[in-house]
Amino acid sequence: MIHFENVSVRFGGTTALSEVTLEVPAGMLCVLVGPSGSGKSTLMKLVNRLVEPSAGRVLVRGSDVAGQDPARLRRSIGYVMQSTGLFPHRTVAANIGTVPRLLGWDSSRIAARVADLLEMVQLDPGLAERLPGALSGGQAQRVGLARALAADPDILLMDEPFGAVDPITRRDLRAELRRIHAETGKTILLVTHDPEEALELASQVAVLRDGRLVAEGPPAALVAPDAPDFARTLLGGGQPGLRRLSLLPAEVAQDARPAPADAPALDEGATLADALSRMAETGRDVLALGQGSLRLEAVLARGR
Ligand SMILES: Nc1ncnc2c1ncn2[C@@H]1O[C@H](COP(=O)(O)OP(=O)(O)OP(=O)(O)O)[C@@H](O)[C@H]1O
Repeated sequence: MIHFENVSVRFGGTTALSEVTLEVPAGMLCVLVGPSGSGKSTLMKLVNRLVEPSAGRVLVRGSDVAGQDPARLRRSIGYVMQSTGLFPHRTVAANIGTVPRLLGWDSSRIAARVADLLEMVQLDPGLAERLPGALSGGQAQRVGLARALAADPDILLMDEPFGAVDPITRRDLRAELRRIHAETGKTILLVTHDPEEALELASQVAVLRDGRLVAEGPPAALVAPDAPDFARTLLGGGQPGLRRLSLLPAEVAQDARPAPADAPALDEGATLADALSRMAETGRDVLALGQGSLRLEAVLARGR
């Protein structure tokens, strides 16, 4: 869906990106993570031509963006910024309706879409006529997300979308984004410098360092012992083994043998880290999991 082919970007004497090649397949939630100045935002802005490559090509939906009209390209791609970028003198409803209006939708279609989107991002319909200045940070981010989704783009770019909100709101917004991604199947490219956020949200993680792509793959693979050191240290947060267990569903280590009748049961949807925690709490090394069991040695084997 998005293909960076050997892309380099130079700004005067600064090299922001060096020979990055990355394929983001349709339906992925690809998180770009890396230290400040590593080139994450620059890589994202190549997709909607806010930045042009100095070398290499960027293909979106199979065609080189260099040959595409920037305005039309941008209308076809949702964009969520850290600062929200909401128009301060326009109501929430008018902000959300920006792209549909540019596309010439009639007012009743826009109004219906705004109502649907407020529901999708779980905002009270009563907020529609407010100005952005009268919203909380979390509400403003939800409006920003609704605006980006308005014309139902198949690609969404999100640059540090949850950077400016408190930790609890951040957690809620992440959960919302996961739900929306699962429901809509959109291809999402999201920038963060928060490794925990990267692991929690991503189906694909791309790790940047000094303008180079140093690792790419599914979250659990990038905290595995054979992952490149830089990625494992950055994403592992000092506990790569536990982080890995927290990314794997308990079922991957399920044993067909039944558990003893008095074994504590593990809830559906639990991860291997949840299982380890339950074992530590109860002092038991076998848990009941569905019709079978989960054994400590099988859990530990998956952390490696
Ligand atoms: N428009 C620009 N002009 C000049 N240099 C730029 C420009 N945009 C980015 N850079 C430089 O390119 C490098 C990469 O910047 P970029 O914003 O992509 O990094 P980042 O990983 O997104 O950082 P952060 O997490 O701090 O936002 C930095 O050295 C930055 O100073």
